[in-house]
Amino acid sequence: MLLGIPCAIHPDPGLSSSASSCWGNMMDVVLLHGLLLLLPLAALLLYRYNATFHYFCKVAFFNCWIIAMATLLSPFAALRGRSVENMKLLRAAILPLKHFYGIKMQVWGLEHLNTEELYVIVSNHQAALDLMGMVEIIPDRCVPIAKKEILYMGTVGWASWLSGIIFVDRYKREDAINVISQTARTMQREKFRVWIFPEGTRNQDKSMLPFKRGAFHLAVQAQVPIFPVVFSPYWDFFSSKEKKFTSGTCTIQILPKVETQGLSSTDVPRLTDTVRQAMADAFAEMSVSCCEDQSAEHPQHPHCAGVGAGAGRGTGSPQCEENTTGTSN
Ligand SMILES: CCCCCCCCCCCCCC(=O)SCCNC(=O)CCNC(=O)[C@H](O)C(C)(C)COP(=O)(O)OP(=O)(O)OC[C@H]1O[C@@H](n2cnc3c(N)ncnc32)[C@H](O)[C@@H]1OP(=O)(O)O
Ligand SMILES: CCCCCCCC/C=C\CCCCCCCC(=O)OC[C@@H](O)COP(=O)(O)O
Repeated sequence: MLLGIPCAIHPDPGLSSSASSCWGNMMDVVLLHGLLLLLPLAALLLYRYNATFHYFCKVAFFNCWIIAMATLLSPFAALRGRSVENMKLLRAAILPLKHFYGIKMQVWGLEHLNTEELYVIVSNHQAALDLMGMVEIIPDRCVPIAKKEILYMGTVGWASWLSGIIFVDRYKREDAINVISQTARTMQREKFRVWIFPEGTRNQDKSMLPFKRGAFHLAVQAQVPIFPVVFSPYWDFFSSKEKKFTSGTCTIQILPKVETQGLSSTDVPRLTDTVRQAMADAFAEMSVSCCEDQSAEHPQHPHCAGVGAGAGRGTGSPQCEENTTGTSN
């Protein structure tokens, strides 16, 4: 008997039709088992030797991880209700991802964020992988502003809402502006910080997109400083266009704060340009060193070696932390 199929092992040429169909069944089962064994093997080989398959597997794992963690954490977050404190859960859930992907995180200038005051963080936005960088440095009581579509992503939406993430409808300017103005009032009252991607969408080009003004209006309305944060380009390890996803190093540079005290809405365009320029300069500088690092046998970033000081970087020596094992704050 094979898997419950009563059948002779060796077919006899003179067997009846029911016996030969039994033999056929057995062959089907053997073939099925063979296929079941071959499929994972083929997948393994594809994963190892086909960059595109490798890319899709890694992206799928990323999404599955986020969905699984959101599903797991939502009930715990719900116990507390909608609260910025729930961001700690999301942060803890995303922190281990860098280990799975072999992504090293280097953080410079973390000391800038070690202040009791409220502020707005603005950063460039290359891919969903930014979440891995965000959780390295996101301070306590800080919520991102996200596109409304995330709210409808099932448990990911619930987890985000429960963590106090603020949603804007990018296609309804008036509504988005209202949400930001309201955020300016509540961030003072409820004492939280805000993280905004002023490019407004993901961008993997060699330069940053023009900045939207919401983040800067927010900082001016709330009269809080802005901390520009720059993620180094992912080119050497991630590209959605080229379907590339390998291990690599991501450097996160926190630039000194930009004050907004006394500024009004008429100053917003200039403030936006100043911050964007500082970030673009830092990004350009990091792009060069990112390529140098790639070719170096023992990569050491110029800033870690104490060389170079680009635009927007200010007082104090840049803090250089290499972080692959734990959190940086
Ligand atoms: C484990 C579980 C994990 C869960 C996963 C969690 C996921 C977490 C996800 C986190 C990551 C998620 C990442 C993401 O989802 S990124 C995508 C969503 N984020 C954003 O879009 C943020 C950036 N966008 C903006 O700031 C835009 O400005 C908005 C959306 C507000 C409007 O866009 P729009 O394109 O329409 O505007 P514009 O900037 O060209 O400006 C147009 C005009 O409006 C004026 N104006 C603008 N704002 C204000 C204001 N507040 N008060 C007064 N005026 C204001 C402005 O001065 C200008 O006028 P003028 O100056 O030309 O005269
Ligand atoms: C019941 C519905 C179930 C739907 C399930 C949806 C599954 C969603 C899968 C994985 C969730 C991963 C979400 C991570 C969000 C990362 C944030 C991000 O990078 O958003 C992109 C946004 O900044 C800019 O968007 P665009 O570049 O303008 O586009």
